[in-house]
Amino acid sequence: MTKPVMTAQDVHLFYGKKEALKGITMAINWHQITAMIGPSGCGKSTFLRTLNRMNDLIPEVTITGNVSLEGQNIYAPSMDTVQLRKKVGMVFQQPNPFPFSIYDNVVYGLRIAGIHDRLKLDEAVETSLRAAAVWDDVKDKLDQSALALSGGQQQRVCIARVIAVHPEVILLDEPTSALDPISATKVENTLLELREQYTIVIVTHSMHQASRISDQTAFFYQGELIEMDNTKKMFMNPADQKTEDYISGRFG
Ligand SMILES: Nc1ncnc2c1ncn2[C@@H]1O[C@H](COP(=O)(O)OP(=O)(O)OP(=O)(O)O)[C@@H](O)[C@H]1O
Repeated sequence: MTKPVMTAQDVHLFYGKKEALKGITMAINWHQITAMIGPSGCGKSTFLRTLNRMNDLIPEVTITGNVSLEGQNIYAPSMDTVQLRKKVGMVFQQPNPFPFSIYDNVVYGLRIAGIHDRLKLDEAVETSLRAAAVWDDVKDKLDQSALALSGGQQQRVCIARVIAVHPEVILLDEPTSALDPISATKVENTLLELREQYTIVIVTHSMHQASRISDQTAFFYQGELIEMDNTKKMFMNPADQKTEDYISGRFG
């Protein structure tokens, strides 16, 4: 049975005077992959960032409405954003490993949380890298720089870094668009495996990717959520003409 882990209700977001999100209401289901699609500039990344308050870091942003994680309003003044971003982790378009060893990348968040026990860290490194399906690639060179890995391996190490702090939700903003097709497929396969344990939200420009890996798809257009549905249903029988035009490649 599906149940929402996160909900957004009537979320409006302004960059200065420009309204980039025009009243988004959405439920993100537990242990599903939710894909967000839509033409460039329609607000996908902006909405993704509202889910872990990354927009707070951008000056002149105003947000109204409600976003909750397991029933808790994440915009409540009492919300600790560091804790929130651990629970709702993020992976970006460009792999962004720190200029440290692979090992130190993965345990970064744990060390910040005060965990220094070598056995615990070793265990977390192996578990997280295995979950991110990159253990076999890197197990013999954990002390080497993460920057020396291929783009796809770096991206999976970044996913491992997020997993290491046990998030509930993983947000990914076009995580494969900077990768070659083989690396992209590996990352997609990793996400399919991670769905067993995590709730995943992914922004993608690839219809193929959305239809291959996601359970539900949300179509954004000009700051509005036009429709959201079971992915198979939406791709086979979209309710709105704009969705149909976009997924059939008539614009975008
Ligand atoms: N930091 C910012 N300051 C001002 N305006 C912004 C900022 N970030 C995004 N915008 C504007 O908000 C709108 C939505 O942008 P957003 O990046 O969320 O769209 P997107 O659908 O993710 O686009 P893309 O697919 O090209 O990444 C666009 O008009 C964009 O120019």
